[in-house]
Order: sequence, then structure tokens, then C-alpha cells
Amino acid sequence: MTSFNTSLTAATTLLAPPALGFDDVTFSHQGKPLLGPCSFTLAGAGPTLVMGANGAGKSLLLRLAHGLLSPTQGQVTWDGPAPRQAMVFQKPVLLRRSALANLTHALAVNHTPRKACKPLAFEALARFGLTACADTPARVLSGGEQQRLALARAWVLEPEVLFLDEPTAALDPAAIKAVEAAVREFHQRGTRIVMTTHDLHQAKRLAGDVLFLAGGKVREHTPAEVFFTAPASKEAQAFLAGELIE
Ligand SMILES: Nc1ncnc2c1ncn2[C@@H]1O[C@H](COP(=O)(O)OP(=O)(O)OP(=O)(O)O)[C@@H](O)[C@H]1O
Repeated sequence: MTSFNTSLTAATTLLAPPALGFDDVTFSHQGKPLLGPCSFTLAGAGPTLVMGANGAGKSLLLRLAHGLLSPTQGQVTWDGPAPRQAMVFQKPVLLRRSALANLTHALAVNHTPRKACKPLAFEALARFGLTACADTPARVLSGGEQQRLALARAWVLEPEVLFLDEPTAALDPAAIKAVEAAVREFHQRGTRIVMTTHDLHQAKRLAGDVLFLAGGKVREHTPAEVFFTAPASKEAQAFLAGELIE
């Protein structure tokens, strides 16, 4: 039986993470439109799960939202000043340093007072079950440990918005569970979560709302329970039925 995360949604209605808007955003490469035009606002509690087939434009949408890419046309907007943001990728991007140093470096770059960096880093390592790995070079950690370190690094920065691009695609069930627990904690702390996944079960476990893409266009943006029980578009119906769509 499906269980939607109504408790997650209820827990965070008092916290208002900054709203993200796409205003007629298009992204083209060498004159070829890859995404858009799309307009939507993420103003609800979330988490927002971005779904769609391979090549639908999910990663592009996240990169545009996070500012790693600039729209060819249109605007990405925030209600208020640009928020503190972090992004976690399927393959964690870590420095050739120890796990601890990855965190202290991120804190120092973020202008955290020098004396506070190590205690905060150790606190985050403990929170993510990585204390024993503090001195281990980040790049020799297992895939699951590296992803937890990437989440710990985001955690110390206290982002108002966290983008996650298929963060569990390469992980085993235990590691997936740890990542999902962390996502829930970020959410409960008031961080806006925008995450892509191919895993329908995972989306059902985490989503407050779903942004569904097909062919570079947003076909649906609905509460999760609506998306999973009564998708409006043919593309979403086919996707949920496991049909091959482009
Ligand atoms: N920087 C880029 N330059 C040119 N083309 C790109 C760029 N980034 C993505 N594309 C193309 O845009 C389309 C959408 O890519 P995107 O990575 O957003 O898809 P996706 O929905 O995340 O797919 P997947 O589920 O396979 O990761 C693809 O055809 C891809 O080849």
C-alpha cells in the first residue's frame, strides 16, 4: 500500500522555505531548445520530486534553478534575496582531502569563524555516521559514505534550499535509507527540497508535490497524491504505467 508523506508536510507548514519561480524559462544549446518554455512556482512545503524519463530535462531544470546554468530566455526567481543553496549530485563531487577537511573547507569558504569549523564538522560527521572516517581520504570512501559526506557538507552550510540530482541512483538499500532519512531531516529543518529520482517508490515516500517533465516541458505540477493516483497528462499516465515514453 502506498503511503504519502502527509506527516512531513504537516510538520513544516509553520516554516516557509523561499519560493522558487520559473518565469517562461527556456534553455537552448546551439539553437536547439532542450528545456521549456516552462513556468511554475514552488511555494508549498514540498519536498518537490522532479520526475520524467531519461532526457526529459530534469537535471537541466535543477542546474538552472541552482544557477549552474543561465536560461536562454526567461527568469529564475526567488521570493526575496537569493537563498543559501546547496546541490548534491548522483556522483558526489568531493575534494582530494580527508572527510573532515571536506567539511572544514566548506565551512571556511562560507566564512564560518575558524575556531567553530572543526567542532561543527565533527558534529556533522557524527550526525551522518561518519566519525570513524574523519581522517579517511574522501575519495576512498564507499559510494554510500561519499554520498553521506556530500549531505553532511550540505548540512553544515544550513541551506535554505537543497537540490538533489538522483542522489541514490548508485546506492544499495541501506545507503538509500540513510539518504532518505537525511532528506527528511533537511525538510523538517525548513529547507526547501527539490530532488530528481527515477524511483517511483522513493518518490511516493518523499514527495509533497511532483513536477513531471516530458520532452523538455513541464506536463504536471501537482500534490503527490494527485500525481500518483490521478495523473492528468497522457505522458504521466504512460510513465506511471511503466510504458516507454520519449
Ligand atoms: N549542457 C548541455 N549542453 C547540451 N545539451 C545538454 C546539456 N545538458 C543536457 N543536455 C541535453 O538535454 C537533454 C535533457 O538532459 P537532462 O540531463 O536534463 O535529462 P534528465 O531528465 O536529467 O535525464 P536522465 O534521467 O537521463 O538523467 C538531453 O538530451 C541532454 O543530452
